[in-house]
Amino acid sequence: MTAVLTADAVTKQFPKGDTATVALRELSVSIEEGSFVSVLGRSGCGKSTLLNMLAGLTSPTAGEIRYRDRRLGGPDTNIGYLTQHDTLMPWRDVRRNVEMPLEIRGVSAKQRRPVAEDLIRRVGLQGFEKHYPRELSGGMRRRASLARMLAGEPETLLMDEPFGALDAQLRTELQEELLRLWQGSGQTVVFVTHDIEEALTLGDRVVVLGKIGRVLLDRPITLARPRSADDLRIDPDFVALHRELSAALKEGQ
Ligand SMILES: Nc1ncnc2c1ncn2[C@@H]1O[C@H](COP(=O)(O)OP(=O)(O)OP(=O)(O)O)[C@@H](O)[C@H]1O
Repeated sequence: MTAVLTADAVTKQFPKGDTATVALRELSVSIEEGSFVSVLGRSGCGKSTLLNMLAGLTSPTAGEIRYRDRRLGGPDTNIGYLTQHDTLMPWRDVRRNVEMPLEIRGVSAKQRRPVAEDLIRRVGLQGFEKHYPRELSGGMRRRASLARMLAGEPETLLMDEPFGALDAQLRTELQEELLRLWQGSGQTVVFVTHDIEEALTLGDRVVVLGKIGRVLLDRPITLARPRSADDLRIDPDFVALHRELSAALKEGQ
């Protein structure tokens, strides 16, 4: 297997006055090409810090991030990042936001439109193509951001709790849609969540992080695909994995 992204003994400190907050200490993790890796951890354990570094937005204080076989020194167009913060362009409507990655690549307006419309439908925003971000709810903006990231077809997708703000029903629908889009695409996904069920429903592997990014558990998830959240809940293997992950999270407190 080829590693696409590698964090090699990365430490991240945020200096403040005479002291510094250590967000991550000597974390090593390797992401295999084409895999779907869930990163599970409680609030404040350093998940977003890790993702920011994997995206090349911030550099580690010590250690190294590698993308394929080179050191990652900054953002890379092969890596799509859905951050926790809203990064939609306020002056563009939903369709034009979603079209943006294609526009940057020089795809013609005629070719961009059907791609954007298909993705807007897949994330459940049909009818809102002409709405501006300020006219959408928080969850709708997250979905528009997701569609925009997917439009760029990056080979690697980094997602920071993309479905956290959505109601349970919509969340399940989007998880299933994301899996449909990912399966067979060859794309690599790193998906950050604090929800055990979500981590298990989506991932080929779950990496559980504890304080300052200590790896508490790194486990392959061999539950059969396609996975449906409703079916999984009563699957004994899923229930056993849920217990194992929950225990790991507790132990790491
Ligand atoms: N820019 C920053 N400046 C100072 N400290 C920071 C900064 N970003 C993160 N931290 C600190 O690093 C630690 C990890 O934060 P991070 O946002 O990575 O956690 P997280 O696991 O993503 O949390 P959540 O699930 O709540 O989003 C926290 O103690 C936080 O206060």
